This record gives sequence, C-alpha cells and structure tokens, in this order.
Amino acid sequence: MRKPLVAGNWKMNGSRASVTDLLGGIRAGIGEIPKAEVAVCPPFPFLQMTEEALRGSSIAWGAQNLCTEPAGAFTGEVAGSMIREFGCTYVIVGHSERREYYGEDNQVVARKEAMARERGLVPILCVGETLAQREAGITSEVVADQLDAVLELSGVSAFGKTVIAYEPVWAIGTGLTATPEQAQEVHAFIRGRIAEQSADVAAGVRILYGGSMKPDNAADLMAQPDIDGGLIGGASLKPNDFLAICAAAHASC
Ligand SMILES: O=C(CO)COP(=O)(O)O
Repeated sequence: MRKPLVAGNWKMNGSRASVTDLLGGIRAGIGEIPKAEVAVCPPFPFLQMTEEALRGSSIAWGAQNLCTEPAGAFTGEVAGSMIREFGCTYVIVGHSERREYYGEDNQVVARKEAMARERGLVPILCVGETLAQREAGITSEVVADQLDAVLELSGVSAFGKTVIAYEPVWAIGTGLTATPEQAQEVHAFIRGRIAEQSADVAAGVRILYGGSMKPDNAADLMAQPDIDGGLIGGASLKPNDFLAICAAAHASC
C-alpha cells in the first residue's frame, strides 16, 4: 500500500514574515492525518526557519533544486549535502520551470536525481509534457524519455527511493487541471514503464499529480488508482487550501 504524499512547492515566493505565518498555519492546522505524508519545499534561504518551525511535527520539508556536483567552484549552486544538513527529506528535481528557463535537459535531471539519493535525500522527479507535445500526440514519448534518462544512468532501483511527480506543463499555474482520467492515463503509463524492468519497484513507487491541484479537485484526482498524492504550487501558499488537500489525501486511503 503506497502512502500518499502531498508536497507544497512554494517556488520563488515568500518573505521571512510570510513564511513564518505559512509554516505556523500549516503546523497548527495539520491535525491527525496518519494515512498521508505532508511536506513543504520553500526557497533555500528559508530552510533553516522551516527546520526550526517544523522540527518535531509530522510535516517534512525539502528543497526545490540541487547541484549535479558534490562541492566546489560552482558559484550560485547549492549542494545536496547542504540541503541535507538543514534536515530536508525531499528535493524536487527536474521541475518544468527548471527545464524550460534554466535549460536542464533529461541528462542533467538524471544526474541531479542520482546526486540527491547519494546525499540521503528523496528526489521528487518531475516529468510532463507541454501543450504542444500533448497536441502532437507525443505525451508518452516525452515522459518515457524523461524516465529513461534516470533508468539509463541509475537503473530501476533508483525508483525504489524516488518519488515521481507527473506535471503536465499546460496545467501548471493556469487553472487548467488534467481531468482525473487524463492524469490516470499518464500515471498508469509511468508505472507500466517502470514495471517493464521491475514489477516490485513499479508497485511501490509513488506518483504524484501536479498542475492546478486545488481543494475542489484533489479528491477526484487522488481517487485514481495510480495517483498517490500531489505536488502543489499556488494552493500550497494558502494554509487552508493546502490543509484541505492534505485532508483529501488522508481520506483517499
Ligand atoms: O508546478 C506545480 C508544482 O510543482 C504546480 O503548480 P500549480 O499548483 O500552481 O499549478
């Protein structure tokens, strides 16, 4: 049985004041939802505050990116070991915004995925197609290439320690959500691709949905057999919305 995960990707949002409020609101409101795991991923400068605010709670935290390299002359980069030192459990890798704006290709993302695991972090590996790719009917090829880069570099066992997030790019921040059926189709494809190499790993890997997940669509999405939680952008900045999605994940089990 896969335990659903709801992870908030705060992207480049927040200030000391707003992060204090957000963390306080989430911690105060989370209640007892033992059937779901919850995590927040703030920008790097807020990781220490996050650790201090959430230590001892049921809520985990993570970062939004890491460097492919372990340490050294990489100005502006942040190493996995540093992220780990701030108590992070998770790190997002290969978000479509990193792929699109910072030129991260499948090989770079696969190296980040491997580095995260080497440093004791659980990668949340983002995959997904653009609108043009969906309209061209190549969604499965695009997602397969994104997965295969990790399979080729690290082997199928990587997915024993990695969470996947399917995020159709056309649904991110647009208010357009994939229908539960559209999302389930791709989630099943992802699990099937991994099952070609290991049925056990495929059965255990958590596949989150991301892209305009909100309180009013979360339950329907998470009711799908291959949707194991959500990676939440905009709604994760509003404590009540985020908490409602967490409660939906708990109720989906
Ligand atoms: O990109 C996302 C999470 O990583 C999704 O963002 P939105 O929930 O704002 O669409």
